[in-house]
Amino acid sequence: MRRSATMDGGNISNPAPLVYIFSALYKSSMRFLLYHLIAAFVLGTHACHAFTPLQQSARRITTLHAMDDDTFIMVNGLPGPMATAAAEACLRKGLKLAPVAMTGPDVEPSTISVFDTVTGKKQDVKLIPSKETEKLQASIAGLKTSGNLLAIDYTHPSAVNSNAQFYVKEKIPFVMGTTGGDRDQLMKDVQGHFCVIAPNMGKQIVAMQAALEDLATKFPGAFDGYKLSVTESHQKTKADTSGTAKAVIESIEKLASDDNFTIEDIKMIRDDDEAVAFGVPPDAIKGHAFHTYTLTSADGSVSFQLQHNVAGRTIYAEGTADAVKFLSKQIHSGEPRVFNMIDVLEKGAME
Ligand SMILES: NC(=O)C1=CN([C@@H]2O[C@H](COP(=O)(O)OP(=O)(O)OC[C@H]3O[C@@H](n4cnc5c(N)ncnc54)[C@H](OP(=O)(O)O)[C@@H]3O)[C@@H](O)[C@H]2O)C=CC1
Ligand SMILES: O=C(O)C1=N[C@H](C(=O)O)C[C@H](O)C1
Repeated sequence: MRRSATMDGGNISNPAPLVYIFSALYKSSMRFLLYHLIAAFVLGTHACHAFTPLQQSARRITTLHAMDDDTFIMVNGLPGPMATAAAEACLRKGLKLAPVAMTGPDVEPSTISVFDTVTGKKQDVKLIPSKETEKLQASIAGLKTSGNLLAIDYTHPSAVNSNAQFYVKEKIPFVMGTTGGDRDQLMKDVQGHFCVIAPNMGKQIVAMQAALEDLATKFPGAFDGYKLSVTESHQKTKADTSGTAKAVIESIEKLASDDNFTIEDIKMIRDDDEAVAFGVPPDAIKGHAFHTYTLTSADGSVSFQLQHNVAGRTIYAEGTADAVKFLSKQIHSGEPRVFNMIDVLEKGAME
């Protein structure tokens, strides 16, 4: 199915609610249940209005260090929903889009308009199928010589490795948000190249991932013996298992080595009715990422749950534009290297 640049993109009227809850359930011999909330940070609710934070973000850019006038961002994966949301966020945050982008291998070449409703900014982008390598090279040659060209990749798991190889070959710094592919090969291929690679660009989710890593470093094996179960729900067009879930599980496994758990044990929901039963708001069916991780003690008397539930795509799009700005600064001042989003967050580069 072909999509227009505005369909299913960043302007879903829902906000990006994120609930980050740790809870502990203790069962006493008197059959009384005592729910002990260890920590609950309610970071967003379904009652918020999407445009308020977006308008704030657009206003904030006026006070931020602007990027070079001759820096262009090539957003690959247009007119897909995540690439569209990221391109709109770039416009909102004062970045300039390259007038060309790589699209699906079988898409007819065409030109689309990216439009940010908050700032009213618009950019036409010519889409070139990824298999037309020479045409792509010719179309970016001018941009590379007249200034800086950076890429954002929100394409398809099957394109992760070949696209990364293309960026390295063409010496294009890039932010890779696309999940899946051969991740070990990806990391080998991009060593010594300026890039940010992460399965999740949402600031608060990245902070949660950093906190889990810290917890695992401070208290390794604190949950040993506990059994892990994971359920994630996404829009039914999603091609792969959640990359975020895979990354979060890596951290959880440092806290609770459940040898029996494999990535295949992640329960994936890709069915609309099941998603609603899992708590997804009906108006977020076409763009959501709900995750629940449960750790249960061997005798079943204690359980912990961690959730991060996102409706829409704005949270990732905003983080992606922040990552591009971060990378652009690194190019001017740092050594080429591979960053993740925790690096970006730790450097204070996420608004
Ligand atoms: N890091 C993060 O924070 C986030 C990551 N993601 C990830 O981003 C990726 C994209 O998500 P989403 O937009 O929902 O996916 P979709 O599959 O809905 O859209 C992907 C788009 O990329 C196009 N495409 C396919 N292959 C290529 C290629 N080789 N080169 C350029 N474009 C290509 C597709 O074209 P066609 O339709 O013709 O195949 C389509 O337009 C997924 O891997 C997802 O997991 C998503 C949200 C947040
Ligand atoms: O495909 C999506 O939508 C998302 N993909 C990323 C992932 O696989 O982790 C991030 C988020 O879950 C949304």
